[in-house]
Amino acid sequence: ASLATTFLNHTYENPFMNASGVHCKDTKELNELDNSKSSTFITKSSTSLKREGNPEPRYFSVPLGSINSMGLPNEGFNYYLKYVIDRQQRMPKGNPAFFSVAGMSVDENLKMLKAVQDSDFNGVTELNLSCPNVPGKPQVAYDFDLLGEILQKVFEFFTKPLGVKLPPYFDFAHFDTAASILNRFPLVYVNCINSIGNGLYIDIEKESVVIKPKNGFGGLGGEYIKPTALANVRAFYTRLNPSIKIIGTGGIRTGGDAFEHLLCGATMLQVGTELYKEGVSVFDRIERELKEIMEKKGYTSIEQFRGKLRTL
Ligand SMILES: O=C(O)c1[nH]c(=O)[nH]c(=O)c1Cl
Repeated sequence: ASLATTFLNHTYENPFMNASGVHCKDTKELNELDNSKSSTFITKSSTSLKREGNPEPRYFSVPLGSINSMGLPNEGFNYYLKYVIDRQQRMPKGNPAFFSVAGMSVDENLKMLKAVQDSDFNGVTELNLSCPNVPGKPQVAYDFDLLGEILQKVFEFFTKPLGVKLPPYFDFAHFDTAASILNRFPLVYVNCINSIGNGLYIDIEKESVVIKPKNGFGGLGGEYIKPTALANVRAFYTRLNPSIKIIGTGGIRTGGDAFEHLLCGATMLQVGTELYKEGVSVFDRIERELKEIMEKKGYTSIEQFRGKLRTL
C-alpha cells in the first residue's frame, strides 16, 4: 500500500507532518523533523518579534492527551523565515515547508503576510486564526465579521498558497457560517482543528490545576479531542469548494486515527500531542500502522477511501 499524497501539485511520500507548536520552535527541532519520516514540517506560529510566552508549567501531558497555555512563545518571524529560505537553498528539491503566522492583531498578521509575499519563500503559509491561549485576545475564527475582514484584506495582496488553522466549532450554524465565509476566498486548505480551548485538568492528589497560566485553563489536545476533530474535518469537507483541501489535526495517535481522518476527507494529517509524547519516531509507527490497516482492507492507495465515510 502506498501512502503517497498529492497536495498543491506536489506528491509527498505520506500525508503526515507535525502540528504547529509541537517540535518546531527552533532550528534543532525543525532539522530533526525534516530528517524524520514526517513528509514535511510546519514552523511554530510566529509573531513579528520574539516572545517568551506564558510562565511555566504551561504544557502538561496527561494520560488521554495534553493541556497547554503556551502564550505563543516563539523566536520571532524573521527567525523562521530565515530557516525556511535557507532550507530552500540547501535542499532545492525538498518537500515544500509550511510557515505559520499568528499575529496579535489584524495589522500584525497583514505585516507578516506581506513580508512572506515579498520573500523568496516558495512553500505554504498557514494563518493561525485560533490561538486559544493568549489571555484577553478573542479567537479571530470565533468572530465571523473579523474572519471575513481579515481574509478580505489578506487576499488583496497575498498570491502565494495560503491555508487557515481553525479552532473547533460545535454548532451546525457555525459550520455553515464559517464555510460560507471561507468559500469566498482562494484558500488552498483549512486545517481542522486547533486545540479545544480552555479546558481544565486537575491533579486530584494535589487538589490542584497542572499549568500555571490562566488558573490552569488551557487548550486540550490528544485523545480527548478526536471526535471533535473528525466532526470538523467532515463538516468542512462536505461544505467547502473542492479546491479548498482539509488538513486533519487532533487526536491522531495511531494508524487507525489517521485512517478515520482520511475517511472524513482530510488530505494532509498533523500530529501534535502524540509527537510531543513520543518524539519523531511516532511517524514511523503511525505510517506502519496505517499501511497495515490499508492492506488488511485491500486498499493500495489513500484515494480509494479518502472522504468515503459511510452514513447509516
Ligand atoms: O499557546 C499557544 O502558543 C498555542 N496553543 C495552542 O494550543 N494553539 C495555538 O494555536 C497556540 Cl498559538
